[in-house]
Amino acid sequence: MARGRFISLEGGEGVGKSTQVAALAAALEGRGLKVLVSREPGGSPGAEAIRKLLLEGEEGRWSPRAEALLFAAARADHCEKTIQPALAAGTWVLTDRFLDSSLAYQGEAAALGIEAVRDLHRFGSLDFVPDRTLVLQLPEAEAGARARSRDGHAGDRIGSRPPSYHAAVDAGFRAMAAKEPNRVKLIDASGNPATVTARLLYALGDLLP
Ligand SMILES: Nc1ncnc2c1ncn2[C@@H]1O[C@H](COP(=O)(O)OP(=O)(O)OP(=O)(O)O)[C@@H](O)[C@H]1O
Ligand SMILES: Cc1cn([C@H]2C[C@H](O)[C@@H](COP(=O)(O)O)O2)c(=O)[nH]c1=O
Repeated sequence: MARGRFISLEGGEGVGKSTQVAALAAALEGRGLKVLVSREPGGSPGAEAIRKLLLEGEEGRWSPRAEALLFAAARADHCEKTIQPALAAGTWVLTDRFLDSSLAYQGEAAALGIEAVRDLHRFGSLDFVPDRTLVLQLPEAEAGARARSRDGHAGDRIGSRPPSYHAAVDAGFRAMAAKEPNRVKLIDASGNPATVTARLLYALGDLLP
């Protein structure tokens, strides 16, 4: 049996990742593939427990280093318990966020450094990376309007950080795409959902059976 493919969707707050993970899963299933949808932080019982620790409570609840370690611990559990068994069974795994979120949010925006965060990933998850990472890109004003239409003004502990933090996150994602152009593709997330899904499928063209 052929191993499944591992695809991550990434991007800033409200760009449409959750919407597109669901749409892409439906499109891939329509092509006869078995697909598992997951998310980070989360995706396994242990990692979902860590998600609550990370996203709830006061902004100063965790230092930047403690926060990066918690994301890395959640990811290690997600990889071992959920992603790797599914891939081995021939299932494609689509995850709403993965390593590149830590590189952009903790490595770049929280200034811990890309290499420090990558070191945590080497230790926690043996440097396991997606076959393809699709980064949804949308002007900040449009993404903010989409997020507000969904949440009002109630963002989570990290989503509520200032615009300068989220601008640095965006720069971090762009840096990842420049550094690893075969794995990380920037995708225009403007337009209606079906148009965006078509762009994602195009960017997966070489991986599809
Ligand atoms: N292409 C689109 N055009 C217009 N609205 C959209 C589009 N895609 C998603 N939305 C809407 O924008 C809002 C945010 O979308 P979604 O939850 O998928 O984003 P997200 O990137 O997963 O957000 P977050 O990172 O904050 O969890 C939702 O209300 C969704 O219905
Ligand atoms: C995986 C991951 C996530 N984050 C941040 C990004 C968001 O603000 C939240 C997750 O919320 P979502 O609505 O599920 O997108 O967590 C992060 O800072 N670092 C990470 O590695």
